[in-house]
Amino acid sequence: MTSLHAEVAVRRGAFALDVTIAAHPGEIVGVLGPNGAGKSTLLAVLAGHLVPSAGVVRVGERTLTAVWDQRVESAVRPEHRSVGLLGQDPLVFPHLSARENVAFGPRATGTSAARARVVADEWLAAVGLAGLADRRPDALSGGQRQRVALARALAAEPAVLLLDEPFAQLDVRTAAELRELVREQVRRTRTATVLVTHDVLDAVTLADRVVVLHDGQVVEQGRPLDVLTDPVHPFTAALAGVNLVVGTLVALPDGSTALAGPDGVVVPCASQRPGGRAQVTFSPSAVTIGDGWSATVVDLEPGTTGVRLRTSGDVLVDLPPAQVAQLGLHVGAQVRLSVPAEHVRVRPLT
Ligand SMILES: Nc1ncnc2c1ncn2[C@@H]1O[C@H](COP(=O)(O)OP(=O)(O)OP(=O)(O)O)[C@@H](O)[C@H]1O
Repeated sequence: MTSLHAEVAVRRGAFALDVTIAAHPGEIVGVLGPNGAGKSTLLAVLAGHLVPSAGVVRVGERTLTAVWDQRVESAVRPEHRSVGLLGQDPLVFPHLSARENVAFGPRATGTSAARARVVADEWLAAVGLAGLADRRPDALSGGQRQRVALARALAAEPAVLLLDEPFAQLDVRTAAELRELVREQVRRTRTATVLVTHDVLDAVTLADRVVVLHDGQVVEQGRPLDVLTDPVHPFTAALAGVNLVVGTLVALPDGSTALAGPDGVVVPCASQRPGGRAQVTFSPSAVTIGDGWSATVVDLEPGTTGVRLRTSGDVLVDLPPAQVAQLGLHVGAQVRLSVPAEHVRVRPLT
């Protein structure tokens, strides 16, 4: 039962990563971010595949990586770090049975063949593959192979588990089952876990905490619920399916304050004074159609509750299909939009 603590700086040409991350025993920390944010670079440092420009990686009392003033003081090799990895493609040996694959870790640390077999069978039962121990990977489904890979990673009793989009190749149902299994096993074994993902479902169903990376920097972090209901960064807002508009606080003729955003977007900011800049967030389902600012429909797509419109100013609007039909909405249509003040979260920008 050990914690992970890492402070990592990497310089790769123009790209700079500066991240501090920690995971407690049994905790799953989700790392989210757009392409190129630095997620894989961070994982590579934690796994020991990349020596950072500066920083430290500690697991419990052990220092796995330490680089200061361009001196590498410690760089434990990947196979000696006690760090397990589960990626998109199951890491399994094709020529070994499921049992032999899972027994590999215990065998490598000196466990007898007989004992490693028992441990492997226990793990295969824990991941729901009790009857399939003798099968080779090519006689298993993708989801089953990923279960073998999970059992294999955990049978080695790693201090830290790194998950790199482990459900990305699986169908929706299998992914949901695997998420549940990962959560259960991480909790049971109290393994500190870092989960890199693009998928908001992973964040909300698995992560205890999320860290959002952008351009190599942590732009926000916290409990998934908090981060996704009140996102600070446009990437997180898009992930959460929430509108985020940045603009200037202005006085309206009726004396109230509103945020004036790009493309004529006007959003009420009741509690604010005019002057200065702010950002507002609001749900696409909170936007009403009929009066307010003038916008153009840019595209329409099926939404989770009806039809989702993207409008000029990058504002998303969710409407029931009947309303879309009634109003005859189409790409290029002009609409008037408004958001009731009570649905708007305002964050002044300094
Ligand atoms: N071997 C390398 N040499 C130089 N630069 C690299 C190397 N690998 C990645 N980079 C750069 O480092 C930055 C971060 O890349 P990284 O792969 O860590 O991002 P990511 O968040 O994992 O992206 P994705 O979601 O697309 O996998 C990018 O600008 C990338 O071009």
